[in-house]
Amino acid sequence: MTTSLASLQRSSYANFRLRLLLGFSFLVLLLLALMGWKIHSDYQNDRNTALWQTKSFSQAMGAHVSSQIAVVDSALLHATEAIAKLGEEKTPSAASIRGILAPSNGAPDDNFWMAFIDAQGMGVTSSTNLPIQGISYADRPYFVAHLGPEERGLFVDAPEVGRISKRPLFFLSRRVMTPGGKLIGIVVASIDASVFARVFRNALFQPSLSITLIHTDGKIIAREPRFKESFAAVITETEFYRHVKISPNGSYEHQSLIDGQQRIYSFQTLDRLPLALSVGIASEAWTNGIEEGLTAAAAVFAVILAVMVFSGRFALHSFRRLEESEAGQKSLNQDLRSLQADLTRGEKRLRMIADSLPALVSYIDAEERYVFHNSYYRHVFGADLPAMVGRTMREMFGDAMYLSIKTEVDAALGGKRVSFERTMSVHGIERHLKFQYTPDFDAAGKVVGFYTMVTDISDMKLIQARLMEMTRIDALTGLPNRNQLHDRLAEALTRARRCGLQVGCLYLDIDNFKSINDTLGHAAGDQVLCQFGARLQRSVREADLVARLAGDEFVIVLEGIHEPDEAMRAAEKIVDAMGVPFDIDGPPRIVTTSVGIAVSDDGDDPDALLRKADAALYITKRAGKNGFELHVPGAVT
Ligand SMILES: Nc1nc2c(ncn2[C@@H]2O[C@H](COP(=O)(O)OP(=O)(O)OP(=O)(O)O)[C@@H](O)[C@H]2O)c(=O)[nH]1
Repeated sequence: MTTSLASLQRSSYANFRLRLLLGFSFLVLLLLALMGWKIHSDYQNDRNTALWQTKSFSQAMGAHVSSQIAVVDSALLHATEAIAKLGEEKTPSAASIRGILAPSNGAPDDNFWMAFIDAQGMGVTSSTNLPIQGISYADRPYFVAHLGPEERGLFVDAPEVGRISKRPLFFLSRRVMTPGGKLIGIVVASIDASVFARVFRNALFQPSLSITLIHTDGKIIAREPRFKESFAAVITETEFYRHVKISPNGSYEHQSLIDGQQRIYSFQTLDRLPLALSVGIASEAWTNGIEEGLTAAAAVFAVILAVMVFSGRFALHSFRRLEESEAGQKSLNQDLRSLQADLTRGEKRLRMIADSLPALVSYIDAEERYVFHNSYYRHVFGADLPAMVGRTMREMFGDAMYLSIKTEVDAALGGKRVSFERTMSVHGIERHLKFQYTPDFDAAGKVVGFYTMVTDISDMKLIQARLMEMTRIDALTGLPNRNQLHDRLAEALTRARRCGLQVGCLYLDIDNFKSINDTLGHAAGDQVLCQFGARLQRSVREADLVARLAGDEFVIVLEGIHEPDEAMRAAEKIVDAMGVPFDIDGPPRIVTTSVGIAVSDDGDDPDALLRKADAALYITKRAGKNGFELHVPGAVT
């Protein structure tokens, strides 16, 4: 039973723990899913924002570059048209071309400068003081590109370091033709790429940004940051280049070959130009918020997890304590039920025992009210007895009876064990009752009531009296025995002294009684003894006492005699009474007796008087029996 209870508790605890674990796991998963969704959504938002920023930024930068190129191209167009006009009549002079390339009314632009190269590829003049005259540029792409039969318009060349200026340059060129279609030469504009780089640098509103302008042939024109390192770098192996080759604009994520940073890029090719521009923003810049969010979420998650673990442990602990307490309570209830059952059984047993006792058993509280009583009360006092429980002893049995036992009740309530006897009238019959009161103490030693047991000892008293009587009667003859003789002789002596009279004591012994026994048998001897006693009683007055001392010895007490003669006359009468044969089994038999007589003196006690009578008997026997002698004081016996 205990084992199954324990296993039930264990399984209940394990179930609770499992459910708690499942619940917490579900919550954790839900929390993780929510956090994942939030992070993903933040990531997407931030990524989209970054993309939008780079796209907008690349459009703005592209517009700027296009406008710069347009400015340079417009200067080129102006120069080619002007030189072409000069060439309508004759070969234009270097001075006149220089006047076109570097007009006196316009300050030379440091961002780009122009040069004129003749149809053979020889430098003629420039807008600056660079000594290009006589230098061959015939191998330069920006020259070679215009040698074909078709008009190419604006040619944009790949970047390279200027041969003379040593500056990072890229070139725009247009050819100059005579109206008749003959090539006069080309005008080339050298643009300092650092001009773009400067603009880019100023536009970088945060360090993680990068702006790159490339030539679609695969070289970097300008890039910030790291303009110098990256200028004219070949990028044909980069993502940027691959994307540019596929699409005029777009986005991609890539690790930069220049500075090694992971970025998200937006790019676009510039309208009708072999140029493309990309703006990148480092991933760490736009994922910062996400990382912070992630850190915050991780912290919140850790706190929630800690709270869950703590509360889970607390819940488990509380559950276990609750279970233990419930189990304890169950066991306590069980014990209590078992105790109650024991108590009920005990009470029932006690009630049965108490009811089966032939005695009045009750419990009375300190206010003398009956708390418990057995059924014997109804047996003794009858079915009419009113309900006792709750009533006082006085109410139940009246003032007279209560007052007769009040001293003992007080003693019991005072903590004493009391035992006493009373004779009371029950249903008009005198009954002898024995009361026993046993006080009941509480834990503090205070008397809270007492147990009573009242036994009807009337019968016992009767038996006692009879027994008492039996000890004073001779069983064979029915005459008083030695005990009674002794008491009654003492009483007689007392009375005699009071009345100034004397007590006569006759001590008798059957003559030759042994021979009766021996010849006729013991039963006949008994018959003789009985008839002898009866004959003695008939021979004396009713007030006189005839007693059998032992064997064949008898004593007669004569009360109220005035002189010894009275005793002697009684003795004589007795001796004479023996003259009639005894009627016993067998032939009738003459039985004689010897008598010793003593008369009391004032100082005599029973023993003394008996001794004197016995002494006189002795004399009678010696004298021949069948007679009597009076004890004479001082006589030799
Ligand atoms: N049948 C019978 N015999 C008894 C009883 N008590 C005593 N005796 C006998 O009585 C006899 C008494 O004898 P004694 O008084 O000593 O002698 P005795 O024969 O009477 O002789 P004397 O007294 O000298 O005459 C004994 O033999 C006893 O055994 C009794 O209750 N019944």
